[in-house]
Amino acid sequence: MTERLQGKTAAITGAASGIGLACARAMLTEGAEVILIDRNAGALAALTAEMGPGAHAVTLDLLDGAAVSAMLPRLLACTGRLDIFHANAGAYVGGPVTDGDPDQWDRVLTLNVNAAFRSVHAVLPHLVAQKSGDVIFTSSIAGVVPVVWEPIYTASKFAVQAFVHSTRRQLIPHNVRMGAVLPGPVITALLDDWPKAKMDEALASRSLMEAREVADAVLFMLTRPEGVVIRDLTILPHGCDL
Ligand SMILES: NC(=O)c1ccc[n+]([C@@H]2O[C@H](COP(=O)([O-])OP(=O)(O)OC[C@H]3O[C@@H](n4cnc5c(N)ncnc54)[C@H](O)[C@@H]3O)[C@@H](O)[C@H]2O)c1
Ligand SMILES: OC[C@@H](O)[C@@H](O)[C@@H](O)CO
Repeated sequence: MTERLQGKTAAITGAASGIGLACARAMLTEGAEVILIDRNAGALAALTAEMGPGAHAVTLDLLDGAAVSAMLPRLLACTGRLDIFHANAGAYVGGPVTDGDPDQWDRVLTLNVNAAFRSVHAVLPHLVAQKSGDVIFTSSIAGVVPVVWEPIYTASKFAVQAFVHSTRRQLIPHNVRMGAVLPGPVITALLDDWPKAKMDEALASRSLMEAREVADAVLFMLTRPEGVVIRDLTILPHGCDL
């Protein structure tokens, strides 16, 4: 075991499934203590029991703005420190705008954009005060390519990219790094919301990848020398034609 994150504590939102869970496992393997944040209390309890004493659960609904704004003491209560914050949780909506449900759009936009920004706002005072830390966003290839079959999801991830590029620069004097990982399609529960025809096409063209590949990319970002930041890391299945 290389344990490149030994001594650090990482908190990850949406960590009970998919990319967040793969990142939690990867960071734990690298020696970090990991705080899994999710609204799925049952999954968190089972996962932290399986993962051992280095894994901590914080049950939180990211759509509850007051709870997100008040979460920093809950995170610090786990290990007494916070070095890495990964704003990962997100949801998906696709399809023609003409057929869309604006109430569903609101839920996706609120989680992918407002809640992600609020969660970072909640932890930044700690990272700024200690003059070190890493903030990672799980963005998407849809954050840099306007994907025709998912305008609302694309808009949410373009907003994430705008936030990362601008806030990263504000954080330079505070020695806090910020970057985004931008995956193409990953086999997770999120793709349950894809139409069957799209999934069949993706399987046929081998344009799907595993969450552990994204976790490897995130580890690469977190283990760069102190003077280097990976602002954007796009990772695609080789067959992905985007
Ligand atoms: N799967 C993909 O193809 C793909 C590709 C690029 C980017 N992403 C991004 O990766 C991130 C993670 O997605 P995933 O594919 O792992 O999805 P997932 O559905 O497997 O996991 C999402 C997790 O977020 C949690 N969650 C959802 N709403 C929540 C809330 N209100 N409060 C707390 N927790 C909540 C869920 O319980 C779940 O554990 C998202 O930001 C998504 O946009 C996914
Ligand atoms: O559909 C292309 C991407 O948007 C996708 O890989 C992912 O971000 C969620 O579907």
